Amino acid sequence: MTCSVTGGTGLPDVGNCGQRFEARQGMNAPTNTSTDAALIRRTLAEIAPLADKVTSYFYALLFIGDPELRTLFPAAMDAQRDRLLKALLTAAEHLENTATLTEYLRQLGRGHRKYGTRPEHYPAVGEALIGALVRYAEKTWDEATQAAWVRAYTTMSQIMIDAADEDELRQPAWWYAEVVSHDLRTPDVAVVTLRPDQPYPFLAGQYTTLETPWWPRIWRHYSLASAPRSDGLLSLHVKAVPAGWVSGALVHRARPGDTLRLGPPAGSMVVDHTTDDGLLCLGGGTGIAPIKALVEDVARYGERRPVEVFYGARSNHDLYDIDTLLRMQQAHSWLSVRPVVSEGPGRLGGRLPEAVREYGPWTSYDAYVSGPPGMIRSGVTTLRDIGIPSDRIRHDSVEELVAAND
Ligand SMILES: NC(=O)C1=CN([C@@H]2O[C@H](COP(=O)(O)OP(=O)(O)OC[C@H]3O[C@@H](n4cnc5c(N)ncnc54)[C@H](O)[C@@H]3O)[C@@H](O)[C@H]2O)C=CC1
Repeated sequence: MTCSVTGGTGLPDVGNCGQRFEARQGMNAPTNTSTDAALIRRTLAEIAPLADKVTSYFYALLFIGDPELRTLFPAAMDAQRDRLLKALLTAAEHLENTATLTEYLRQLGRGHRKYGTRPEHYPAVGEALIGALVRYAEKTWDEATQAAWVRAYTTMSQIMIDAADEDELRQPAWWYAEVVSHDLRTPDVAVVTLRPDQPYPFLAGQYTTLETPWWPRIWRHYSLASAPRSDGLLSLHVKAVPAGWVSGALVHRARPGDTLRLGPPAGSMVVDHTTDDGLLCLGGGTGIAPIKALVEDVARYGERRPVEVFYGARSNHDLYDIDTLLRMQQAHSWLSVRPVVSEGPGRLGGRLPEAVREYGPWTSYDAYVSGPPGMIRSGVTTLRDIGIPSDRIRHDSVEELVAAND
């Protein structure tokens, strides 16, 4: 397939390919999802080795096509510039997994409200997406492939638009939150307590998205470190990582009185209160934050389910929240807390997942894993190995964590 090329920019004008996106078009067009999915996978396979080029070209098309959209993105795009395209490609890859895809897109749509995304922006994104694919999937691109992508994008964007519309009736696009306390626990870990300007509805174990005044439009994920509290305060555990703009500012610059912005809560690492199975929790480093929230949640429900927490850190010194957890253990007979230190002497040595193997059996437990991406990956592998089925292992998306890790 050939597309006309606009004179000035040298970029293909996908509008002349006969496929312009209208926000609400195409929903009722006849589709064959598995044929579309096969065509889409073929495109993805072709562009995979060219990801960087596709990304740069996609954003060039987007911002040239609609310069107003540039203001919705951070001034410096390096850190997160490929997140939008990546999310769209991930979604397209899972076209056949309807329930998971719909939930993913609904969350994406809700989450985009805080960026100021409006329904009329979606066609421009769709055109840039197709424009980038036309150029870099040239070997496999044909009319059927283009029609499949247009159908997929139209359906996906409509799910996002509908979810954002529904969310608008329920809650604000963002919350302002004032820093009310800032407690530096180690030279690079701070516990930050926030007071949102309106009630912030979330479940223990979920995370928030946060923007600081120092890095406008750069949003990062942080797990909430407590179950919902009667005074409405929220707390976060933040580790300043090397070259981490947002985490560095939160640990070294934020002070009581500063105002941050929060996006809506998200994440499915929450307690299933319909069972009384035990909880096996692995929290590595600041990954202990949501685990603490889960323990508080179980305590609040007055349940007597066994909760076994393995709290991993590099050294004893890095176990910055161990006192809180040991106090909780003293207060609750159903709770057991085991610190695992990977460097130097500790009660349990080695890496977190291996330490869990020494105990058990865990086959009747639901598992919760939170921490660095490498720990989550090896934790999930170990837990499956020792007989916990995948659908009973909960953790946040490793891709999101990798993207958020600064
Ligand atoms: N919901 C979540 O999953 C949350 C994740 N985090 C993430 O947790 C991380 C915390 O970082 P740090 O405190 O520097 O952790 P860290 O690097 O000090 O590691 C903490 C623990 O994880 C273990 N570990 C690290 N890499 C491992 C691997 N590849 N395999 C097995 N075990 C491994 C260590 O042995 C240690 O016990 C950050 O990446 C942050 O984004 C933080 C809060 C919530």
